[in-house]
Amino acid sequence: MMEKRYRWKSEQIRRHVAIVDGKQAPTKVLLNATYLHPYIRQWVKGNIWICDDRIVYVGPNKPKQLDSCEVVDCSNQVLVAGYMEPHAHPFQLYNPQTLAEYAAQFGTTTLINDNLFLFLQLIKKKAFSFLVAMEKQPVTMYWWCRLDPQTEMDGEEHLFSYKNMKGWLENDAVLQVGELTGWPKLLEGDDFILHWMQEAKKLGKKVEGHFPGASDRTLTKMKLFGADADHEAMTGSDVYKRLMQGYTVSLRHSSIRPDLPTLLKEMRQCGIHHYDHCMFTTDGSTPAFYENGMIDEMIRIALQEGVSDIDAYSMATWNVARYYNIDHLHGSITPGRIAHINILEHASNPTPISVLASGQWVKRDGVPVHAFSTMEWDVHGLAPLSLSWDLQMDDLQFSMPLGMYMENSVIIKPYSISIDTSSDELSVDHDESFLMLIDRNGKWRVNTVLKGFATHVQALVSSYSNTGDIILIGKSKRDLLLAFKRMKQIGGGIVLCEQGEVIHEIPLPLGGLMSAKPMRELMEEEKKLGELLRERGYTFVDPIYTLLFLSSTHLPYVRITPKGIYDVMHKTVLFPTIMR
Ligand SMILES: Nc1ncnc2[nH]cnc12
Repeated sequence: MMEKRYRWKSEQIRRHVAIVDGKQAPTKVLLNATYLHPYIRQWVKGNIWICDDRIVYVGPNKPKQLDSCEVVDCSNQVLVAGYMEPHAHPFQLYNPQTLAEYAAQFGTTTLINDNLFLFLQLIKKKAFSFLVAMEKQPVTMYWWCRLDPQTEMDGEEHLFSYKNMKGWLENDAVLQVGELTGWPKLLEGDDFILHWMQEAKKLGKKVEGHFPGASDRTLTKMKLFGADADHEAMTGSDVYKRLMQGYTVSLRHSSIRPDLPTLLKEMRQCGIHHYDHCMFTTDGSTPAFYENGMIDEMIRIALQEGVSDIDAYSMATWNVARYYNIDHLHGSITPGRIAHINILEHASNPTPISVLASGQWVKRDGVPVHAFSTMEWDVHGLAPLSLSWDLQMDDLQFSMPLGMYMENSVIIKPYSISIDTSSDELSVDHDESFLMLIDRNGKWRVNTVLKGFATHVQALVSSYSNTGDIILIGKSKRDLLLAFKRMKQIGGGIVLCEQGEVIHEIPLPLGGLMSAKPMRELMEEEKKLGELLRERGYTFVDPIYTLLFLSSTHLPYVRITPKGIYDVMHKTVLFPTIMR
């Protein structure tokens, strides 16, 4: 059943109209504002009246009634609509709430989010109760619905059942089918995917691709199937190709692909000087990447790269709202919109000095204002991990001919193992480590060797993974047992052990996948983990993404999945899981 909900009730709308008629007072008025008007692409002057969470009037007039109305003089400031992140993965150690709270400090007050973790870990009812709880926060959280789990797992048909998919897609907070990593199956004739793309269209929702390196022909075919946008352009010519085929393009700047400066330079070389069908995304970067901001940082880069201020701000606001058909609520400072407004000292500095989210201050004159309510995680089914089983020395057997070789943080190739894996400890003279993925319910395991991860990591155990199963990487079986024990004790997390001691841990008490700590604290924990791993021979960019993508089959070439070691190109399980 499609939920029928209205953002504003009839009596609220009547009140909004009465305010314009001078019969009632607004709750806030921003006077003498210079603000960006995307309909005429100009900076204009006006007074902005707000009633609770809605902009009710923008123009030359001042309200007649000002009883208990907060009046703010914005004479020397510049106002823009709240920034929008069109493609967030709100679970990269942070959780949707901590990410949203932090993003709001930098003026990003609307996020369109991946449902992957909620979808894989929670029953639909719990996930939806969480979505409703997030709606009560001052930021706006929309979602996208996956059509595949980007890994190989048992019970996929059950999870992606007709009832589940219909429920998700018809949910009002879901704006699109997102990150279509399973498109090769679609090309091969999978009508399940096509059906749900068609349904999305029928419901007026979008379909977002995941098309890295796609040829013109593939892009055309995906357009015919119904794809609307893609965020995988890695060069200016990729952007050009997509625009030429009528795609909306999210320009990405993320922890594993910090591409924006290059993309903008190369777009210019390709003759692109028009940005109406472009938007910005940070694509679920890991916490520390957000140290200096979020979408505001992307606007800053665009300005530095010579993009006009109107285009740079529009890519962060109006273009996103238009693309998702939510421009009646977002993306401009005009009547009827949700009062997400950023107050800037100057158009050249996109990090706001003050932020209104749904008409509430979340930042005022540079100081954070506490406006978010506490989330009751247990109620939504995101309790600490409680494993009823133990890891045994017997599980740590790695007599496997085929290993996985890391080319970078996320690309992994197969290789033949030639080292002796029967000993309890591998030598630090090489970069091969024991690797195991073990079922969070303790039923199965997959053991192999990971080459290229590090030379000196004795034991890294993580309940953070694509599927929520447990990853073990390291040289020492004794330390792996200890790290596992500690991870279990703290209810899930990432634990690093060495010489019989825990040297670092990141507790992830929300289902073993997400931290409950505020972003700033989490960034410190993540940075420390990165430093310790680098000191021990990890040479790539992002260890958190290494963990996440070890089992993600949207990337080449081999993956360790709940079905076994998987050859992505040939779509075959090379070595199946072992039952325990
Ligand atoms: N496909 C993906 N799944 C989860 N997180 C991501 N971050 C970037 N791409 C992602």
